[in-house]
Amino acid sequence: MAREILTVAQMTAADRAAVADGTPIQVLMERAGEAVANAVRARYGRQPVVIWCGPGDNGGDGYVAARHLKRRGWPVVVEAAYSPTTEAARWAASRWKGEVRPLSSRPAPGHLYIDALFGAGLSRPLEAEVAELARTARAAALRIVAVDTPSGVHGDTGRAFGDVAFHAEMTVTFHRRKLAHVLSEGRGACGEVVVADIGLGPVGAADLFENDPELWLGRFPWPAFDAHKHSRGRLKVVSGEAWTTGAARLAARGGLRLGAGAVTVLSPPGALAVNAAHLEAVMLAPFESDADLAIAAEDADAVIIGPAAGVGEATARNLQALARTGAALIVDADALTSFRHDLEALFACLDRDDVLTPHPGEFERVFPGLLAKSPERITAAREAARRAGAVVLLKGPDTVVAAPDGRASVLLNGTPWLATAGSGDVLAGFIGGLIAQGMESFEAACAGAWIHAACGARHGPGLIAEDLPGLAPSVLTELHAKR
Ligand SMILES: NC(=O)C1=CN([C@@H]2O[C@H](COP(=O)(O)OP(=O)(O)OC[C@H]3O[C@@H](n4cnc5c(N)ncnc54)[C@H](O)[C@@H]3O)[C@@H](O)[C@H]2O)[C@H](O)CC1
Ligand SMILES: [K+]
Repeated sequence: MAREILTVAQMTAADRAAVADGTPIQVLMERAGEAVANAVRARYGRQPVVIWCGPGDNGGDGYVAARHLKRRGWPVVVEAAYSPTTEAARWAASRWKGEVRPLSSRPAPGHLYIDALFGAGLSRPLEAEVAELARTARAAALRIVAVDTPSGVHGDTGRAFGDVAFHAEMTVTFHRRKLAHVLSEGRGACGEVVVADIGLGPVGAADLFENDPELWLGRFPWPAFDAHKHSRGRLKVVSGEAWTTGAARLAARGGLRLGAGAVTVLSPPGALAVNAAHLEAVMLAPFESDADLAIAAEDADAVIIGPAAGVGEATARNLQALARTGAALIVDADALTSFRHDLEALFACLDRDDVLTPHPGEFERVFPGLLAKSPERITAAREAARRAGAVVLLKGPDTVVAAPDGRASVLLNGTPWLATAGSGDVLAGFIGGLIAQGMESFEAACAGAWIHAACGARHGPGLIAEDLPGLAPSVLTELHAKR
């Protein structure tokens, strides 16, 4: 089952439900604190530890962790920034028999620090003394393990609540990741995220998921034993003019590698010879006008338009013509930009089978101001999918996929090696190749993004877009073994 990503409110509701079901908060706190101690022991050798404890239950977790580390012979000191204000935190503090001293403004380097100051209950910017400590800790690059979230980080956005937040090299959270643990800014503050099970029940209705094979592998379009190329779908890709044909071929090759039965580049007459010189299994067909394009795409299951298609009226008309066919559209790059002066015309072409794959700049052109006014990218992508009535994949280190029905996923395996020209063309091809085989568009976009990142990570340094399609078989082989 795919793992949900929770908001702070959903998490609070989950632990309230557990308490209402008869599990005392102290039991949850004991499990949480022990999980922190275990994660620390699993990652670090025994060494002096200072645990910063806040006023709430986050601090309570800190007192519990202190007790479990001390019991294993670790030298532990608690620095209490505030006295405990919750019943559970007072209970945890009362069971800590070791040293408690005030927060030191000059933390000794060389120690390991556990940040149990604030977690889900952070409700305002860090106050002076703690903010100062956060700045000192950042400047000294102290080694910090954060409890639940690095203090100062807003659990639902990953951004600092005020102008400073702690940065950790490991964050131990409970039950499920929250948005702060998956959005790129929050991931930068959290370091390695460890998710500890503290015995909470299954999550209720949730519609935000970690993008990993659990989410879509069950419906991956593996070929039946009697498959033939036409049963594996027809993908078509619109080529640019003679000097800009590579993007379409990268997409076409990506779609072929992901299993589309027949892939065709649809090419303007002036680029036919250029394309023909580079194609083997990918087929080639000409089109001159948008009407020709609609005819050439008539039998397509999926059509990719955008990669180096050219920005302007012609591409806009081509997309409108394709919208009149029954094919699912993957709309990328130039095809998005071509509508920046008439967004309603773009949305009129789209339906829920279609997928937009903007990077943030293209997103801003098609959904002006939406990113800036949204608390984070997931909300922005969801609102975009609702407005467009189509699946929206918003690229980034934390690629978000959102469907018009509210489902959304965040990619956790993004890799910087993918930041190379043409990478997005291959991604469009991966997604188009899966949709051509009948995979539902939201899941195809999630799967395409995950496979694309897995290919990039597998290759690592020196990756160029041309390498990506050829890296897919080893990733697909592993997925096939897990199916
Ligand atoms: N969810 C679970 O199943 C469990 C969560 N645990 C831990 O509990 C915290 C949440 O605890 P809570 O008491 O709600 O909030 P905090 O401890 O984060 O602190 C809130 C506390 O601090 C005050 N406050 C908020 N912001 C500031 C600020 N900037 N400066 C000063 N004071 C601030 C606020 O008024 C409250 O009094 C969760 O993160 C987990 O770590 C359970 O222990 C285990 C189960
Ligand atoms: K914390």
